[in-house]
Amino acid sequence: MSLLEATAVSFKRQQQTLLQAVDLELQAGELVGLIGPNGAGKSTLLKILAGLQTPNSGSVKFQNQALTQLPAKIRSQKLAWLAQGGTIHWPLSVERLVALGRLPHLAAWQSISPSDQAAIEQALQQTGIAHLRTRDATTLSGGERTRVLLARALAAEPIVLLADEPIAALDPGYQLQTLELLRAFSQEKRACIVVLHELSLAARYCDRLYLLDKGCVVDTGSVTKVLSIENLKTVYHIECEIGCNKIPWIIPRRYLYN
Ligand SMILES: Nc1ncnc2c1ncn2[C@@H]1O[C@H](COP(=O)(O)OP(=O)(O)OP(=O)(O)O)[C@@H](O)[C@H]1O
Repeated sequence: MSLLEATAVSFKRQQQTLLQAVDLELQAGELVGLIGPNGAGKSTLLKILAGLQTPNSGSVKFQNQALTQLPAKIRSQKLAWLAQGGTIHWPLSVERLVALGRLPHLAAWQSISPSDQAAIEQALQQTGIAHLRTRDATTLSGGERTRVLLARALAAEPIVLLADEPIAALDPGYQLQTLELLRAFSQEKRACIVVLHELSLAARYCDRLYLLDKGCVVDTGSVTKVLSIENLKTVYHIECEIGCNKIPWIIPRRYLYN
């Protein structure tokens, strides 16, 4: 079942074309990776898919319904967006911050129900931050903050998770744990699009990839198709070694413009 579908999405800002005729589809049960060099347009695309920015042309549909037709409350129940390098401005406890993920499900002044509390607790446990629940969220380390913000997104129990570089600030252990978590999330009726720069991990965890460069999808399909030596040379200007020893690996050997 198609959960999210972008068709011919283009986006301009101050005469600069940031996205050009992007087509993307996300099926239920998929963990799809969005990769590409800095400035390719990945975050811009994710915000458009989340309904936070409106494309100049093209359309985005969630479960076959135009995203623009979906009431904001329903949209925020169904789609969770995890910002790149998210910041925390308010001195809330970690638990209260994660609880904000339930807001789309609550009516005005409605307090948290046992099922809301269960979702919050599950998110705290899944992301390994339960021990931080009473901490002031503004005092967290970069990696802890990342996991707290992921927990807030998961607490919303969305159908689609749009995660922008969720492992960039994490140590190798939490990188694996987080990608396992995203894979477990992307089962049955749910799905996730994840922006990654860690190509070996993208190859290992993603079902399919979209490779974006200069606002265009330059390749899409299986990880072995997209993560080719030629593609990596063209978009990242690197010479790579690619292999697989039970798990796939990609070693960037040389930056070709030096
Ligand atoms: N508010 C803005 N005003 C002007 N230009 C912007 C704005 N937001 C993004 N851009 C530009 O749009 C292009 C795409 O940005 P975007 O953040 O989508 O890239 P990205 O692929 O996510 O990059 P990265 O891997 O570095 O996070 C970049 O050239 C960026 O400088």
